[in-house]
Amino acid sequence: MGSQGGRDEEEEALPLFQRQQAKGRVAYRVFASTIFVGICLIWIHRFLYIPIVGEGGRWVWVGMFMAELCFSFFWVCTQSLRWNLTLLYPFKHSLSLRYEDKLPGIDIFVCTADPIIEPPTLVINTILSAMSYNYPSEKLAVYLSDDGGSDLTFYALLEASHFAKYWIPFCKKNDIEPMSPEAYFAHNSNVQDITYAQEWSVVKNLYEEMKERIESTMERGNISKEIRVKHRGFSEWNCNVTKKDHQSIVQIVLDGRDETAVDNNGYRLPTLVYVAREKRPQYPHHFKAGAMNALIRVASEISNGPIILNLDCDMYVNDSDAIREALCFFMDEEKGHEIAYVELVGMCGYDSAFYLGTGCFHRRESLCGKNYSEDNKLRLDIKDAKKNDKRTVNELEEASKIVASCSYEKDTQWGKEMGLVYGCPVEDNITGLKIQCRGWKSVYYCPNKEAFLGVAPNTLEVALIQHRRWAEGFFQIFLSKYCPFIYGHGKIKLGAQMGYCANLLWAPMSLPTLYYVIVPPLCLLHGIPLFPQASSQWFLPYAYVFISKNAYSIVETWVCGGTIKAWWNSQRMWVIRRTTAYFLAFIDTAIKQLRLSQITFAITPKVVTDDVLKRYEKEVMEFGSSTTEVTIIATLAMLNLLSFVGAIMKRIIASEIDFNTTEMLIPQMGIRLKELYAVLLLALLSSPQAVFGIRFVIDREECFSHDVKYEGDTVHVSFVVIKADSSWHYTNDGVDLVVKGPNGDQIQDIRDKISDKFEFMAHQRGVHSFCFTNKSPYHETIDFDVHVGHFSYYDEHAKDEHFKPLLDQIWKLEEALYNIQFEQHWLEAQTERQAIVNEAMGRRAIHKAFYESAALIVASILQVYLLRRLFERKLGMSRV
Ligand SMILES: O=c1ccn([C@@H]2O[C@H](COP(=O)(O)OP(=O)(O)O[C@H]3O[C@H](CO)[C@@H](O)[C@H](O)[C@H]3O)[C@@H](O)[C@H]2O)c(=O)[nH]1
Ligand SMILES: [Mn+2]
Repeated sequence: MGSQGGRDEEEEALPLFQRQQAKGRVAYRVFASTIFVGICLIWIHRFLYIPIVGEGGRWVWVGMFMAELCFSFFWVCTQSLRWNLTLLYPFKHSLSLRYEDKLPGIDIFVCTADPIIEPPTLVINTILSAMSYNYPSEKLAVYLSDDGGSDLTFYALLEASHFAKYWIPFCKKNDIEPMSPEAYFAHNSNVQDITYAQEWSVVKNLYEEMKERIESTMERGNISKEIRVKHRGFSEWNCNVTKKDHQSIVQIVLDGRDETAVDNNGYRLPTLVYVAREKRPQYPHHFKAGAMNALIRVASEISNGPIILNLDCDMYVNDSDAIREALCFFMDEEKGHEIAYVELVGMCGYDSAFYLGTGCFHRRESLCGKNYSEDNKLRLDIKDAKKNDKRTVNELEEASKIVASCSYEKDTQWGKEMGLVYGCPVEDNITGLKIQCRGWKSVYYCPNKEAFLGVAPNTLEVALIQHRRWAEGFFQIFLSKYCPFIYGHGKIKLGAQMGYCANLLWAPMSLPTLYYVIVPPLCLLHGIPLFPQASSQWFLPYAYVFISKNAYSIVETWVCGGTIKAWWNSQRMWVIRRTTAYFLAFIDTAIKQLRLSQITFAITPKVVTDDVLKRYEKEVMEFGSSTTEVTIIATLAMLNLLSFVGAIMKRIIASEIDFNTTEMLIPQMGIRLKELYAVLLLALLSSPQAVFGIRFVIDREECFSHDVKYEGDTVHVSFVVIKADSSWHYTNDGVDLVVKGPNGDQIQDIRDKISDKFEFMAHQRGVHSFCFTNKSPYHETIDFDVHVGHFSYYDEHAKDEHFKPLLDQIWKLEEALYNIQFEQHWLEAQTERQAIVNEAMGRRAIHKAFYESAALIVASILQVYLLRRLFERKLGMSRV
């Protein structure tokens, strides 16, 4: 007995969770510092090398400098998330040992807003998963807030309350995870274990039948008489209940206090409550924040659990122990009393986690606006708060209806200092910030197994809409009095303030990003240098920052279990989001801010309309705005592609020896930069003489001469007879061509051809002659081309063993390129001949324009199609 007591005492002394610095923190700090040095060098380079007044590209350069300053500031902000990485380890066994019979009550809030957009089957899956936690059922209370005020949702909840009697014991007995029946049966279609195979199929059938009933009711669109009479709750829908105009409806579907409310195994059931807060057109309802605040008050009447978990209806519980793990933080004797909320995703540092709206455990008192204070070391209210409540279900419902009414919040602090904050599209983030600034701490805990899973947007459109709303809300916060640098100054750590800003600045960061994706390609096309040459030492910081930052993010993705492809996709999404959703959010916010400054402080109706549209006319809205977004993406992609191709073509054709602008392509190749630079420069220097092309009219005979400067050069020749004198008199007569060398020796003799193309090697340097003879009675127009391929550097320095193989390759490449160019000219001439034969000149011009634009459109469509395909791929159930 004695030793037992001793062990208990020892156990008592251990904390419920442990905090540990992430491994490699020092290494990361060193690494991040080197990047910072690189960034500083880039600034210095930008500053020292600003083109002087009058020189081209001065303002473009200054713009690059500004964009890079923004990126740098943002990068510094994001460092706060990694600089101080701390990992948390909860000890749920210690929690059981110490507190199993004194566990606090947990209130779980599930929000839904519309039975069409958020189908009742989805909602009840969330509800059922929340009811099946590995936690004493009589201490769980699940509340459904139905902002749609729909009897269809209420009906589904009733069905769920019956099915729960089978589902909960099935989950608990067999350790079923995830606890959403839909997700579970979807992923476990074939059960091997014979012991529970029978039970499995019974439960599955019950689920399918229930789903079928709910879905057929949904199709009918109303509740049949037979169903109506089964529950008194339906009487609430007797009078005129519409989504935006109805009294408060509170129905306790399962009463956890009732000892006769048991599941199929005779165990108590959790409390289950349906809440539709009162809605009247003349009262703003404040969306989810309003719903949450009504729930906080209703729950305080019924179960009053000291811990609140909020789940959106598009999520479900994946880890049945998540409540226990969260409680380890709240109930730790040493530190627990400081913690306001526990977020189950993300990384920790600076005692601060962002409240992300869903999947977050809150301490009721901090959510209700209570300040943290060291001296009233509030422990969790461990005794059952509602044990002595002898009110009947009816009385509880009536009391709840009063606190869920529209007028209840009038002249109170709800939405300001109490509950979730009103007036911001990201109510969660700002609420979290306010709680932290009242002195509370918050933690991120990222369990190995995801605590919740959900339906994340699985199309580009929806993802961009969501990010646009977030980015707009974030930027609003940044511009308001709640800007973390001001509001949080002296209240939360600087690292936490910076961490907040890494999110809040999404929208404005779209501007430097757009600058960076638009201006450099244009400069590349126009040959304006923006980056140092690879041979310059200034090139190093650019290359280092670029390579090391990307390498790090690949490693980070990999460590977190992602693939290279996932990383690559996230990079693409990053650009897409920043140039579309965030940019549009920036514009939206700017417009709103300007209006706000005139109308004083009020929620502009625009906010309401916007959100109402988003929620209720989702399809239409999404299609409309996504088109804008896809157009932006396609335009940017085309701009980049065309500039890139254009610049390369220009360089090859014009053989300009201006190497600066191609520099920016090199880091991507990332190998032997200096060498590559030298070799490419050689390639450009060693361009052959320009193509000699001429179009002439021939009567009888016409001769040309061309000087070949080096022995052994290859001479390329082509000609096409474009047209006879009169287009109505078209003949198939060809021409003769005789080529002679400097000594008069015949090199080529071509007879009666309308077009030809050949090459020969000059055995002697000197003037070669090309003589055409026209034997037809008409004048003919001939397109004639000659070019000589020669590589001067190759001759002189061919001994340089190091370059030789590379030069060989380049020579071949050049040759191929010239052949293509040559071919093109020839083809053009051919086409022209054909065109003249068939059509009048005007028609042809139209056709040409038509083909050109068709090609452009096809390219754009392809681009859009590829982008869409990438995102339309169903991601299925993944983290929200
Ligand atoms: O008038 C409303 C509008 C929405 N909701 C609910 O709010 C939740 C979130 O809406 P959703 O459309 O899923 O938005 P998300 O972008 O996925 O939500 C994220 O971002 C929101 C802030 O923009 C947070 O409120 C959410 O908790 C967070 O999950 C859903 O359960 C809705 O049913 C209401 O209860 N009433
Ligand atoms: Mn959602």
